[in-house]
Amino acid sequence: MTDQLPYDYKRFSHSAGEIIVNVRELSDLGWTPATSSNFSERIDANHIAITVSGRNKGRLTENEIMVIDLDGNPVETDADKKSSAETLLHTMLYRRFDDVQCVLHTHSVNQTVASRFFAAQGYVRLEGYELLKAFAGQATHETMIDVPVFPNTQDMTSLAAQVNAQLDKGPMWGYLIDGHGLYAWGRSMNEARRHLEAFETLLTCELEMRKLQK
Ligand SMILES: CSCCC(=O)C(=O)COP(=O)(O)O
Ligand SMILES: [Zn+2]
Repeated sequence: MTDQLPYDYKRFSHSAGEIIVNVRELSDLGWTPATSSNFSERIDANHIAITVSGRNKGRLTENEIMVIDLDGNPVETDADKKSSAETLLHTMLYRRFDDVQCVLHTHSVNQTVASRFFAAQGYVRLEGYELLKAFAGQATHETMIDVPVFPNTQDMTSLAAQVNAQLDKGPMWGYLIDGHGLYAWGRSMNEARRHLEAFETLLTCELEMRKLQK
């Protein structure tokens, strides 16, 4: 059966395993409350493995990860399975960048509070932190990264277009959505994890600094 699939089943199974292990760890940190958050990994040039919508992401099984093409269409038709409601935010990154391998989206408390606090400004400036070197391409703490904050919307086409327009202005490894959470990505699962954890820590630092300044 699996040799009739338009993708390599072993490659899918490997990606699904990586997603399950990593998401369980993120869930244990409290970053995927309720059925929030979604995750994907590229399995080849035209296919990605992505979490099924509405599932508890801390208890994922391989059956709750499905394959879609880069247009977001499911490869197998299983009426019970719908890919993430935010699929477009994943596929736009895979379509734009051949080397993006993994997209991680979480709803931690600090990501959500930071998205609210900095929404009016439209970005969070991360400057002078050693941890900035966790982001690919950054060789020194003597740099600055502005993390965009986009207004929340249920219109994923519009949000994906806004992210695309922001990427036209310069490189970035993640962004916030107001009152919602964080998207981060990378050229491997490990790199995406590193970016996600660096964003989480540095956003927390910015929030803590604001408390001390009061
Ligand atoms: C219950 S959280 C609302 C939807 C959301 O923001 C999310 O990350 C999860 O959506 P999905 O369709 O991927 O389960
Ligand atoms: Zn979400």
